Amino acid sequence: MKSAVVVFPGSNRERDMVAAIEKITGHRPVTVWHGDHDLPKVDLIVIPGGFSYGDYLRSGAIAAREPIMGAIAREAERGVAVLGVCNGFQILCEAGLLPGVLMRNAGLKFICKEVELRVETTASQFTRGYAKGQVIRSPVAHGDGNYRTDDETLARLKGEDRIAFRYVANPNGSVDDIAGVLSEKRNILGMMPHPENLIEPLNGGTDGRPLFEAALSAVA
Ligand SMILES: NC(=O)CC[C@H](N)C(=O)O
Repeated sequence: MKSAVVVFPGSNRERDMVAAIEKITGHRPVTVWHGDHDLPKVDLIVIPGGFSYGDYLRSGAIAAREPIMGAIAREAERGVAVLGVCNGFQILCEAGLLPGVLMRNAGLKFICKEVELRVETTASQFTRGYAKGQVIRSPVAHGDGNYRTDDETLARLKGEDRIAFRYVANPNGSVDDIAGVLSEKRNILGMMPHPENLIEPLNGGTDGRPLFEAALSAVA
């Protein structure tokens, strides 16, 4: 099982992601720089959290136009799993690999706390380690986590069972309490909460672990 963590100028959660994946699999992911045009052959590509390009223009907007995104789109098209967490979710939306946008939190404040998420579908390689309807804990840390779509897109996401997680108590104003969504082919997951920060008891819990175990064992 090989994985890659993509780093942009301003990413700041890449070490947490690398450490989480290494702890869970025993294998250290490769880190890939945003200016690269190609990716090594991997089974999972992760875009971690952070403040790529200082969140200028819109969070993720500049990173979404970087050379590495072309390689990620090609690999995703081939069916390789792609996980975007927080700024990674923002980048995937800005790149058009996931529908919708992440706007400023409804309360206009940066939110850094632990929230509860409901697992809405187990039909993906990221969520199949949970039970449908299971409530898990996860930290969030974002200023632009307010997920929005038009009505038609929202209806499609619901109709195609592509809402991966909903907030139990919506912290940021996201439409329909959405915390994470899947792509049409279900191999791309974008989510605002940080499962990589809850993978061992020392973190205060392990609710994030099944996501990585499932995603990483899918092709092991
Ligand atoms: N932790 C993060 O990835 C932060 C995401 C983003 N730049 C925001 O504040 O909205």
